[in-house]
Amino acid sequence: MTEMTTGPAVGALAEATVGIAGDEAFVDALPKVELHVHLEGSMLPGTVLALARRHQVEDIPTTETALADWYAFKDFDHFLRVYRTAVQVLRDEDDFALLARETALGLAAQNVRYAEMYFTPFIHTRRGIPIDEVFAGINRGRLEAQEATGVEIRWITDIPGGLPGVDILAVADLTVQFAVEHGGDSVIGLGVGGAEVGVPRPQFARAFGAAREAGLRSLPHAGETTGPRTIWDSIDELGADRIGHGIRCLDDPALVARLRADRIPLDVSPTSNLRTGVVADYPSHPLPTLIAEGLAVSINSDDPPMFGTTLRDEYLHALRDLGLSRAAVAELAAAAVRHSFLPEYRKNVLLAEQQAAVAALAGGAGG
Ligand SMILES: O=c1[nH]cnc2c1ncn2[C@@H]1O[C@H](CO)[C@@H](O)[C@H]1O
Repeated sequence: MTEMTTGPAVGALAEATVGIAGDEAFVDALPKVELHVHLEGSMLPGTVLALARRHQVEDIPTTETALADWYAFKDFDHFLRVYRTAVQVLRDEDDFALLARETALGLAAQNVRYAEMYFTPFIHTRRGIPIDEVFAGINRGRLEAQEATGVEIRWITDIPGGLPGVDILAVADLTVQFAVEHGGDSVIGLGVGGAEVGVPRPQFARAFGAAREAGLRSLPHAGETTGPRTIWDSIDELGADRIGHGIRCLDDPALVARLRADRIPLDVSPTSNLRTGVVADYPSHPLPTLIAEGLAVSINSDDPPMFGTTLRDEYLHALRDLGLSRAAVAELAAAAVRHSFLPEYRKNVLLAEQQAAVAALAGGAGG
């Protein structure tokens, strides 16, 4: 992975803001990058309700309160079942455009400048929605938001692990084909998500090999709900450029050493881990340990409205609930830039903007 040094560390500057600026002002001032967020998991409650009504979709709550209750997940599998039900409100190109536009604008409002966003083509095409309509919608919404605010989104097409009654290898090939034949420059990577239990990663070697040959990055989920084996396989068999979650690497010191030596980043999503029940509470979240181990980590929102969070909230939780210093949190924000697939010159511009923003906060309010 590419690691760069540019100018003075943003961390030292960040410490100088303590006592001058509040946590919210600090987080809002940081220009941010989001590396792990799902488009379908980003539907705003009002949008879920409105689309369900418009298309008369059954099995979806009809009030915001009922929707919030519906999002109280018993465990990870329960979360996936709700997720697969919720996506049924997305029916046509305009729905996808609305979702992409709202999601991108919501990120822009949090001072997020760039996001690499998962979406799962097959969970829509299997319902009879043509892939062209899906891509036309999400790219229209994406570009409208970019024109309005400058926020940039790139897609990661995702293979849905654990869908009942499907030939997962055929779905994997199809997902690569969708990305290559329909996604154009808007798609930067291939992922695999959903269930990890019972979905061994080596079977996807062919699909990820084809994706990498086509210039796509390898961005599998691994080590969220299963242990080190899934992460090892994602590295060795799928050529992972980053690991989605990966928190269970801590079960295996040799794997931690490998991730550190090869600088393979982990996209960590603390609130997601709590809400799907894979971590008990913030004090037991492994993020501080991952940092102490010298691993390349960033923080991310995953499925923000479903988990009652935002990227901004994740940064605030890191400060308040995970006990990280402002220096450490500023470093997480810089890490997200470095772990992204933006061109180097764009990374340098964003890293410089982060430093300038923190310096302005430290100097401005003090002087
Ligand atoms: O937090 C998550 N972990 C793993 N998979 C997820 C998560 N959020 C959404 N998905 C999605 O679940 C789909 C299922 O049909 C996946 O493919 C993936 O995009």
